[in-house]
Amino acid sequence: MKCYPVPRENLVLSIDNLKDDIPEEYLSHKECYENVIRKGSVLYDIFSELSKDRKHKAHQAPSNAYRISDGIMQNVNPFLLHFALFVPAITNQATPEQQAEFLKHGFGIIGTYAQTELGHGTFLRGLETTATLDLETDEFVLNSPTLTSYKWWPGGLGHTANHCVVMAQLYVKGKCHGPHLFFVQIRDIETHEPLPGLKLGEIGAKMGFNTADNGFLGFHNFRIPRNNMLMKNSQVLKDGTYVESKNEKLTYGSMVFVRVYLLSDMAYMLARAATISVRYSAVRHQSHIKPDEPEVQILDFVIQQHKLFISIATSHAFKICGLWLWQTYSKVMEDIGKGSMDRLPELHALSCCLKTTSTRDAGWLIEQCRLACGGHGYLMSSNLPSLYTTATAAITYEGESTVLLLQTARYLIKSWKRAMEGESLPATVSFLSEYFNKRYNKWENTPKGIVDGLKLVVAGVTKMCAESIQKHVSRGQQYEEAWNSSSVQLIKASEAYSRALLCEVFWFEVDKVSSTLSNNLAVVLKQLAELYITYWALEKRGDLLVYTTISKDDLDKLQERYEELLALIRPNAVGLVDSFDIRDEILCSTLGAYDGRVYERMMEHALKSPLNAETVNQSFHKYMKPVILKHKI
Ligand SMILES: CCCCC/C=C\C/C=C\C/C=C\C/C=C\CCCC(=O)SCCNC(=O)CCNC(=O)[C@H](O)C(C)(C)COP(=O)(O)OP(=O)(O)OC[C@H]1O[C@@H](n2cnc3c(N)ncnc32)[C@H](O)[C@@H]1OP(=O)(O)O
Ligand SMILES: Cc1cc2nc3c(=O)[nH]c(=O)nc-3n(C[C@H](O)[C@H](O)[C@H](O)COP(=O)(O)OP(=O)(O)OC[C@H]3O[C@@H](n4cnc5c(N)ncnc54)[C@H](O)[C@@H]3O)c2cc1C
Repeated sequence: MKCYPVPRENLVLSIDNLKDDIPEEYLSHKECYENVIRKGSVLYDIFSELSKDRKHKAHQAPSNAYRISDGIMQNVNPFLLHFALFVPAITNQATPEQQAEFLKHGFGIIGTYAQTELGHGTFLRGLETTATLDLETDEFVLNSPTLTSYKWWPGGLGHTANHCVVMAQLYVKGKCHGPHLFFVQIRDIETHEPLPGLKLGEIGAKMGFNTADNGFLGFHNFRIPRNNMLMKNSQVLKDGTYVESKNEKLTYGSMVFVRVYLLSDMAYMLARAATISVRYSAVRHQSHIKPDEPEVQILDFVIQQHKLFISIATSHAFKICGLWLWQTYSKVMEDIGKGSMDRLPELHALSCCLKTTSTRDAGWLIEQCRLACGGHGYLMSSNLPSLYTTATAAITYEGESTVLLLQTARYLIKSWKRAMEGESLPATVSFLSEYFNKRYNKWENTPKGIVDGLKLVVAGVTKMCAESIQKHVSRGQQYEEAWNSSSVQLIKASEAYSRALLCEVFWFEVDKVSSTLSNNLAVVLKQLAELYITYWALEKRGDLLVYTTISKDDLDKLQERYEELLALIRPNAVGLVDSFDIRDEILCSTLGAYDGRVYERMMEHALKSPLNAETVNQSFHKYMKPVILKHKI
């Protein structure tokens, strides 16, 4: 076995045929895909070797290990779904024997997670793909009965994967048992040809993610062994007996894994955007502050600091909360392994709202970083446009944001009702029980005071939702209708909950570790945490005025403190993004390179445009010249 020296970054980045002669943005859709498969296969080979001595762990904590691919495949790695969902679905949903069987080829197979269909993405109970047990042959027969039942969107499905985990409606003896997962080979390992009975292809160009190879898949009487249903949670026995799962939602467990993961993922996306835009803002001189002095670094404009420092702070907030959420996830998975499902609803609710807030915030903050770089931020060579289109896809995939926030709202309303009945609540929602006692507490202009205030907003809005639902029901609506009528407020309750969680976890985790840090580091981290909390207190001042005793004077003082924090962070701003320690080869940005040679890099990159290969493009002679000459007076 070849032994690769570590660290992986040096190894990977030293491989010549992983570099592009022509920037990706100048390749065709097809060339882009072929190029990314070329590079991805080299990486796949390296990681396969490196991972040989490591068993597939059911759940790997968020790490930056797979981040090297972001530099090599600036768009998206078509093998990502293999690691992000295919393997976790098998390790999370298959029996140990099935895992041994399905994963025996290790990296010899490439998989994806095929759940979404042309007609259904959110409403999983409405999925149309069927898996019908054939008792005689001990097989399942997979079918796509309608066009809308075609699997549509799974990453890597078009041309990359040769296996997938398929979510299909399970039918046994004429009875439907709802969505279940199945291990399915879709291409021949040797020839890569689609297997008979399948229709496979790629879904076409997208706003971004164009190397993810999102595909479609239709089944026509496609047979798989009965044992290919992932049977850790529910089983179908040889005689057709269906054994129910202890909780049917365990089937949805792989989605929870990725939602939890995405918080850390967004921390990293934001770290890259912040590094690019802050470094550029330190290099770019434009305009004056004092008329009689030279043009200033645009980073000296306080409004530029206001645009950018929140991204530095948010990246840390997501990283710290991502680790906190990962610990919760690991604990709940451990409990489930011991047969206790008690905390699954709480984990689902937390992962839904935190995935939504982190992906939405990453989207608009990356866009804010781009806009803060002026025209040069609009260049593909800045890498900010690609970061934006990649990050914003996550607002939709793995659970569309509106839908997930409504799931969290379900949990908040249930928790509110339990609180009103005097029941004890999990720590993450116990503040709901204290609402009436704390509603009129004197406002404190401290990070803890703000966190308490944001929690009062959550409780107040949740109370308002519960009352709204009750009002609609009393006017004759069914509960589900009343829920729909109140959904604007329900979304607000979940958003407020997510923000309060992020502020609380960020502040208290930083506060907890600060005594273990060097004084300077503790001071700067606390400044970032306080900036984050104060920023959101000011953004949510309306809600705080309604649900807490905060005064105009308190808000004025918060605004003053916020501007003080910007000034305190300014001297460390470049150091803070340098500490994200993202190498140029992974940052892939003419504006954000460590050496600050922005203009030289921009020109070097521009000259790589195929259009600059000649001084006069052939279109002049073919098209323009005849018209110019014809109309020449
Ligand atoms: C080298 C290692 C690398 C590892 C890298 C890892 C990650 C990398 C990071 C980022 C990149 C990752 C991936 C790459 C890019 C793209 C991947 C995208 C993949 C996909 O895009 S993949 C498809 C995702 N597609 C969805 O996300 C569908 C959303 N739609 C649903 O999720 C459901 O459809 C729902 C919930 C809307 C309605 O479902 P429903 O109608 O059946 O339920 P309903 O509302 O009626 O009831 C609700 C009751 O179910 C409980 N409940 C529901 N869901 C639960 C769950 N998950 N867990 C536990 N409990 C759950 C509730 O708590 C409640 O409980 P209660 O009743 O007690 O309130
Ligand atoms: C880049 C990308 C990669 C993807 N990769 C994969 C993959 O690898 N595997 C896979 O299986 N899927 C994948 N998906 C699909 C993704 O999971 C779905 O797009 C997502 O779940 C949303 O479903 P939908 O697109 O059908 O939208 P719909 O469910 O049709 O929702 C459309 C809109 O309707 C509204 N809506 C829907 N339901 C409700 C409700 N109950 N209450 C209120 N409003 C509602 C929402 O506003 C929503 O935005 C990917 C998608 C993208 C964009």
